[in-house]
Amino acid sequence: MNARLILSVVAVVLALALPLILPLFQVTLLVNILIFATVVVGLVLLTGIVGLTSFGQAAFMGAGAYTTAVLTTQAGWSPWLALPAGLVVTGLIAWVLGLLTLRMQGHYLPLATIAWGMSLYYVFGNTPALGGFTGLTNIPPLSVFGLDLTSPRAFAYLALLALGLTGLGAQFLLSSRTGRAMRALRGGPLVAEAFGVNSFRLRVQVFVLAALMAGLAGWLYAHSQRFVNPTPFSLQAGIEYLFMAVVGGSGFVWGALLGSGLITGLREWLRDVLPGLIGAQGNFEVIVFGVLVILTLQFARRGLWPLLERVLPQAPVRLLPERGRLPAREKPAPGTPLLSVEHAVKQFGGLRAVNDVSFELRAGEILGLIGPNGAGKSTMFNLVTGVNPATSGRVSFMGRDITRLTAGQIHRLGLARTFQHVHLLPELSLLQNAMMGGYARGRAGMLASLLHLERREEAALQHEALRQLERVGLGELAHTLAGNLALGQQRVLEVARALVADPTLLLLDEPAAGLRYGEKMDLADLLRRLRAEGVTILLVEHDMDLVMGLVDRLVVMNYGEKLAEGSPAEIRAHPAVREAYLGVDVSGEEVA
Ligand SMILES: Nc1ncnc2c1ncn2[C@@H]1O[C@H](COP(=O)(O)OP(=O)(O)OP(=O)(O)O)[C@@H](O)[C@H]1O
Repeated sequence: MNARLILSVVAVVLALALPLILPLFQVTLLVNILIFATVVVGLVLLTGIVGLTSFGQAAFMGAGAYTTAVLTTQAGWSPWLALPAGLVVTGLIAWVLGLLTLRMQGHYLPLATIAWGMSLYYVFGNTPALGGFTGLTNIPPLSVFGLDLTSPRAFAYLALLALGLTGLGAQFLLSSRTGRAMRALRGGPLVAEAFGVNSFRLRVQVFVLAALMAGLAGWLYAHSQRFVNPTPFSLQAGIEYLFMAVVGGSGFVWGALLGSGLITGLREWLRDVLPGLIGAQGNFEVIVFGVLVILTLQFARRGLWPLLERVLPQAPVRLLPERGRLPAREKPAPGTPLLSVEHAVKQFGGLRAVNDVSFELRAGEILGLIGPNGAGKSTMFNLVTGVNPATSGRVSFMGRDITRLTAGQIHRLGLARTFQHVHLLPELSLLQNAMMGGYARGRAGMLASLLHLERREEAALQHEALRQLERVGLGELAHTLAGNLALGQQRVLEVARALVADPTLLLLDEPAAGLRYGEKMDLADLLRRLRAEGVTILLVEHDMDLVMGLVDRLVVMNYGEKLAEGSPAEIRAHPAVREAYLGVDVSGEEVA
């Protein structure tokens, strides 16, 4: 048994003992902490992991609470039947709101969550059937095997179970293929989609999941209080849940419990002491919360849980036993035409960034796409990878027209890429980063991940990622955090991540940018080795040192047009190319 596991067992035993040993008043507080933490676990997934800030989680909690309140008091339903009904209602509201708002970027989405958070609050308060602002009373207690959970001590066990299952499910999810995709979404959809993730669908799924967790908390809240009114589901409550997430550590599942415990406990204590200190009645605790959040953001930006993690023993890293490999792609024979660009044009307003460019790439070769700054290389890269579709012309891959396909669809056909500006998940290990590359080779969805039923596939992904890390020379560092790597190694890690996708074609976007001479030479060696192993590579590069000694053929672009095409020797001798490089001889010497 490792120390972390022992500690977890001790924590669980302590949690189970607390409802019995604490005074009754504190048990009631504990129940609230557990219920609020269940809402915050959803916020951790939504805001901390995926990066979607929501002020509206309290409103979803209200949807769950009011559904059970209405069904149990007015329709005579059993609370246990009202729970799935409440989850369906909450899930449907979230799904519709998600479809309407989750395409928004930047600050528009948080604004939208404020808008519907307020709307739902007023729906609760202004609907006579929901009791208006007075609310609904006489909600029946929950009963288990004929035993009424009227005492907070008994209820605490149910709240513990709900939070335990929610937290465990969230942890399982985060250690899965879907969880890695969620983390990749944080920086925007570019990386996730490049590896085949449908980013909008995943955002909607996480949004609904977080709402369901709030709906479950609402059901518990309604039956613990035995009455509901709109106040606990207001925008202010939604903001307090965000405070809890931020203070506890919005990127950490158990930070939800820490944040909920601190804010809820502090609120009770401050409500007792502040009026006495200040000599007046009022919600002074909210001012203290504001200061607390500002201090947290200033001194512990990732919240308090990571500070705790530093002193806690870490779980040992262990690989799952491999029970079968991921399906592999059949590769075309060397020399087969793989990628063909025909008369591609990309127009940005009045500017033709790519103007009637055609070239072909065959299996087994390294083709370099070079050109001075602003020549249109990145734009061409985006046309091929589906990030930006061509205005006219045609791009085909393995005989299929991919001109109008999305980045994810093109990736699934066998094209994997790296990024000009490294896009890794620094807080994850090299192994987990590399596993992201295999997203499209897996199938397990969100439900299987929540229930931990995808371990066989996860094991296959782990071992494939390890093989690719070893292939590029990073095997020894597999369990190091990616954020600790030097830039050269980070670029190599991106190559490994792309290789985990088992690509037919590897596209590298300026892989030598920012590297030292030695790192560039190592990278060139690696790419030569990969070519010898049959990997086809399209290299968009600026750096002549790297390109000339490495590629089989070159396409040179200038001002959006194709200037020349040929072997490195032919390109070196090409007068127009020499001129385009502004007096710098492409052999590396200064032109007299
Ligand atoms: N989204 C865009 N909107 C408008 N103009 C753009 C856009 N993207 C690129 N351009 C313009 O298209 C031209 C080609 O740019 P591109 O980034 O493709 O060149 P590049 O060869 O990759 O240059 P570099 O080596 O500096 O990255 C430039 O003039 C650039 O300003």
